[in-house]
Amino acid sequence: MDQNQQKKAAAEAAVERILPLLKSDTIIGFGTGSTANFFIDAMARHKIDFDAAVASSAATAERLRSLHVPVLELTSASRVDFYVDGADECNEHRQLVKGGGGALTREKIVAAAASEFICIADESKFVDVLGNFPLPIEVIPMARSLVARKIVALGGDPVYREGFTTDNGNIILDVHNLRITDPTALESDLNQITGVVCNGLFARRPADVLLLAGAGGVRTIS
Ligand SMILES: O=C[C@H](O)[C@H](O)[C@H](O)COP(=O)(O)O
Repeated sequence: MDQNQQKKAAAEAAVERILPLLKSDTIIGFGTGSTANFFIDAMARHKIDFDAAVASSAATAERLRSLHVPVLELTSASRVDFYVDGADECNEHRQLVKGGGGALTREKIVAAAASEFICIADESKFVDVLGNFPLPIEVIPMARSLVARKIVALGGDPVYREGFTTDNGNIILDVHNLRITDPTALESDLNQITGVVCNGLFARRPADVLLLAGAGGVRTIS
């Protein structure tokens, strides 16, 4: 299986996992990125019936609407039963690095609201220690230099994501060369920097279930 086939297999495994649990009033949160798109397409292909979707980005909302899936604003959703999303990196503790597509803040909000967060990934995303993938940090534009200096002091190497604006109107700094030995502590430390909106570490609220697709099939880590 190549990487795309693995992403598709993980997405299909998520469909199989939630299918028996779906009710007519189920609300599903949909993530952002190529793996999440395979999940959206699989849900549409199987014509699976549920109440409504909550989207973690404008791009995902548009894809869902194009497939005639009703999309709710999170403010109008009484709850989110399942949230299914990909990751840029994951470890055996189901802690993640996310935000390669710049959607980290809304993804973290929907994940926080969800009763069950299912992460779907191909095996190239699985690491012993998080941090090979540059850690995305969403920053209020006027705080860009201030935040960059604070990150350098923490040992990171921030790179401004040229020409990119988040759905919230902010910028992204991608932080290289961080060896993340304590993801929970670093997630909190980064949140303390004035001007940081959100960072791409999902450690304080890890995924509940990781569906990891590899050559031999899909492994469930929960
Ligand atoms: O902002 C983007 C998200 O965090 C994605 O879930 C992440 O970048 C993984 O994307 P992909 O499934 O395309 O590898």
